[in-house]
Amino acid sequence: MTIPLINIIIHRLNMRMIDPFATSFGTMQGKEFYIVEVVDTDGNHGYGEGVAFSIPWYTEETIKSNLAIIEDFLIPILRDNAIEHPNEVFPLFERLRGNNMAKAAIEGAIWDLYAKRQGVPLAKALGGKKTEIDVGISIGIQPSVKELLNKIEHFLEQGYKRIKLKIKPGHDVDMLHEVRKAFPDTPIMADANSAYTLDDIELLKQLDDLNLMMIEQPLQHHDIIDHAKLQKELQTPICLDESIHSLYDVQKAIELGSCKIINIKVGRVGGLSESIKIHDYCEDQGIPVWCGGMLEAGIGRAHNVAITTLANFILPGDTAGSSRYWKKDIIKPEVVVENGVIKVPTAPGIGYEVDEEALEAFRFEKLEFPM
Ligand SMILES: O=C(O)CCC(=O)C1=CC=C[C@@H](O)[C@@H]1C(=O)O
Ligand SMILES: [Mg+2]
Repeated sequence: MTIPLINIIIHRLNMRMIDPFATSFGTMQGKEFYIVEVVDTDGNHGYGEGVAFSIPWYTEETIKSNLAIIEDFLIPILRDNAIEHPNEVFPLFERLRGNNMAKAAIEGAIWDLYAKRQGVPLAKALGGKKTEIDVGISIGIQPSVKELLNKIEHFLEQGYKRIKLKIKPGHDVDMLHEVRKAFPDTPIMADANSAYTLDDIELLKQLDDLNLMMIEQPLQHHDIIDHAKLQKELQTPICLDESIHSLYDVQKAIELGSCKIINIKVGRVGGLSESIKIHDYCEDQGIPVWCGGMLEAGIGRAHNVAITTLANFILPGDTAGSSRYWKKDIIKPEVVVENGVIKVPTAPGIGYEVDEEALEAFRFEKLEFPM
């Protein structure tokens, strides 16, 4: 049966973060983003979260580029094509190159709506079986090692199952040795956000002494060739983040031996359907995956929780609790982490209610697109 879309609403929001988040490419103090709400003729509402940043420093997409693509191309495609299942959305969008985060925001809202229409949790609609998921936390670059050690301690006390640390030239091997000394048994990984080149190979080899779970995206943001050369020289598994935009990229990276682990970010790969395909392919190839984060508010977090219930999301992801970044989130209840796990909600769709009051409080613009 066709999903009878009647309206698409875009809520543009601005939320302040509790703590700034610093990486090798820049520092975020707050987050502007958008929520896509799709409404059907039966009065059901599905929600997706746009994960593009306002500056194109992680990928080339931005909030404004997303909004233009959604309005000019994606919504007209949905007006022209009836959809019965959310798996049909990405193929319809595929004739447009790139812009995966814009596509994923719309597709995610349609997945939520579909699951609600079926009366099943989104996790189940995606094929997930876990009832709770293990989570880790990503810690930005801190002003001093002392502050970093305190932060790690604080998050370990909250139960997080692995710590991801941001590295960049000048803030890598020595810092990681200090952390390892203070936390000899903690699962730790490092994320470079493409801050190195193959010229740094001798330095990167020193990471092998640190017993890291993995090093994430050490080299150029589109590369899989140099990563393959580096992986041959390293014992530490390489995990690809920025280089992966599609199942095709994953297939080529695995074929070349560019990595041993894949970070799936739903927005980066164009949505939940493509995420499932990547998950399934990696499972067949014996490559573990985990779910990356984009400092999401509650709706994006809920989507990440749902996809992480698939079996090959073996490693703890970056989906921390709502309180990691937000004093108040836009969902009820908020995402809560206890003993390093999030309980997967059982209500239909994303399983969390949108907090209309909070949504309105953070909203600075509302755009409506009748279908
Ligand atoms: O969602 C989070 O908690 C943060 C995840 C995180 O580490 C990142 C989000 C977005 C861009 C990068 O800075 C970084 C990453 O590369 O994974
Ligand atoms: Mg990363």
